[in-house]
Amino acid sequence: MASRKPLVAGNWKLNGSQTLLNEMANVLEDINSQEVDVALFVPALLAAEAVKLGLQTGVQTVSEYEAGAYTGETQAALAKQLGVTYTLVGHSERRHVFGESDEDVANKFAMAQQQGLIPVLCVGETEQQREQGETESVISAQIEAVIQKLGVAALSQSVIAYEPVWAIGTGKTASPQQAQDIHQFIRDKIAQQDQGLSQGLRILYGGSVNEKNSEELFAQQDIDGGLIGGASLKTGAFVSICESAKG
Ligand SMILES: O=C[C@H](O)COP(=O)(O)O
Repeated sequence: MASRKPLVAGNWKLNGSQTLLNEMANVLEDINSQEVDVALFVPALLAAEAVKLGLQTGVQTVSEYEAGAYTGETQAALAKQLGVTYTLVGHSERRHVFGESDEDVANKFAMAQQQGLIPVLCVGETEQQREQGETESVISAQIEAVIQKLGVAALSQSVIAYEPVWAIGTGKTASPQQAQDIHQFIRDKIAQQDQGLSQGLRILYGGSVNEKNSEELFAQQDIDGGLIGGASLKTGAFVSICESAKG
């Protein structure tokens, strides 16, 4: 895993509760260490409470707008004020269910950084795109949209999460080698523009990660932790996954 510190991030999506948050805070109390960062991307309504409980906290999306008449949006500046550290941008459910384009995602990435949040840029191909041999071009375009807008240096204050859409919530995990191949592709692509930045960039894998497959995935050279959906709602499974990212 080179010298990059792994990050294991739970994405609760539209799930979880105050009770689960309290339980999770208890079991995660001693996990964050020199060896692994652990963060929870909770529903925005739980973010302030998660921060109070001492958790490294993320929100699941932010508005691309700074402020104004945008009913229902999550404001990056307010998240930062509450003590939130990260936000996801471009999660596949935002792209495919809510129709966010690469340009929308780049705008959200920019707003997150402008307000002092660390964006976790999610990229990944659909099953059809993989079958048609488009995996690399799709991921390139998703990353390039951010680079075109902000320059490659912006990636140094970010995290990338590779999540093949066909592996999300399906139980169909990418094999460690399949995942490693794409992580290496992403790192090499960024290295063409900034070698040092690419070596320090954390690239997470997401898609049906569980306590049984996490160790082998995280052992891959270019996989620096995971973005965990379903398994982050179970305290025992999530703790095991976090432990498996350590050294
Ligand atoms: O953000 C997390 C991913 O969408 C993965 O979800 P999953 O672990 O339930 O497949």
